[in-house]
Amino acid sequence: MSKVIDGKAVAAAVLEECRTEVESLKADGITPGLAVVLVGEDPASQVYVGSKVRTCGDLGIYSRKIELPTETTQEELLKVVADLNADPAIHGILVQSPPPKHIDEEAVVRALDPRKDVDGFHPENVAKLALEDPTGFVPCTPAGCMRLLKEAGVETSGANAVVIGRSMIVGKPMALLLMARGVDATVTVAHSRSKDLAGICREADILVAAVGRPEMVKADWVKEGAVVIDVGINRVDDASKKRGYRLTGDVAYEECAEKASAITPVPGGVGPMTIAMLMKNTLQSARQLG
Ligand SMILES: NC(=O)C1=CN([C@@H]2O[C@H](COP(=O)(O)OP(=O)(O)OC[C@H]3O[C@@H](n4cnc5c(N)ncnc54)[C@H](OP(=O)(O)O)[C@@H]3O)[C@@H](O)[C@H]2O)C=CC1
Ligand SMILES: Nc1nc(=O)c2c([nH]1)NC[C@@H]1CN(c3ccc(C(=O)N[C@@H](CCC(=O)O)C(=O)O)cc3)C=[N+]21
Repeated sequence: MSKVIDGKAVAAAVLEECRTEVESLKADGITPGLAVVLVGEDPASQVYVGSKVRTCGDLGIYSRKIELPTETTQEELLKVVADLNADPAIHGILVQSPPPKHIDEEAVVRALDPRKDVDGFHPENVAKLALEDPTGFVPCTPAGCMRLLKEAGVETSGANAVVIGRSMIVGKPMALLLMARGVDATVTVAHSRSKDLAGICREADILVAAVGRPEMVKADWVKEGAVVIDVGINRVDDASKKRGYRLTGDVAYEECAEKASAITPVPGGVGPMTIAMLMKNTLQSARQLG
């Protein structure tokens, strides 16, 4: 029997911590500010950007939504970033991923002031994560996964952790966080070239799926009593739904829940944590920049 790890509830608790910190910053004369830049019209991105801006409003964080047309040039986008870098009202800058194909995302990330890079994607923050330097920003999704493990009381020290996926946004930083001193898991990172993925996963005490393939992880990949964190957010066609699709994770939830000791649902698992950790990072930036 497994315990559902309620990401919505943990995210709400993180947001309450944020509310207190916003008040404390304001008492010190600092109003934290987040800029969210969206290039193009990807409908999923519009949903996420909307909920980030809404959450800022709820907490009293100043937010600026910058929506740019698909045909925006690299040069124009870099100018927007440079202006935000120089703007003292803005402590955090997020450029929603993925941008249109003609944009060089890596160049845009490098153009961010690393002190305002609340996604934690700039090379300076990647290095700080590897160095375990707490002045850097930890990418929001893996930071949210770590918080979920903590709240669920999961023992990480000496645990076998398997991360499926090696992206710079989720898989790789997740692996670094799990192997960090004080967390002390033994980490295996699997990806599309891994042999015997099912066998690798069966060794996991903690299994993190960040792939982007609906319900890829099956019950017979999960060790009895393992903790399963499902990062995947996949839209699958579903004519019975008003929107015409439903959200599903990378894990076949029902069957895996039978074997896991704890598991995150989709929606309501890692997704809400990503937004909550973004707020936390924005407040960290406001505190550091003053
Ligand atoms: N909940 C949240 O807040 C967030 C959710 N997501 C979701 O998480 C998922 C992963 O996102 P992201 O990391 O950005 O995705 P990427 O596409 O950047 O990375 C996917 C990773 O999965 C690996 N992979 C692909 N197919 C297989 C396979 N058949 N077997 C094993 N590994 C495979 C890839 O391997 P290789 O490197 O070899 O190509 C790659 O490392 C998506 O569903 C995304 O929507 C993402 C960000 C935030
Ligand atoms: N620069 C950048 N930073 C990001 O952090 C970033 C990004 N680009 N690009 C896309 C991914 C994805 N992502 C999610 C955020 C919230 C939910 C979320 O709130 N999900 C809800 C459901 C939302 C819905 O109904 O669609 C849930 O899982 O319960 C999901 C996914 C952030 N990302």
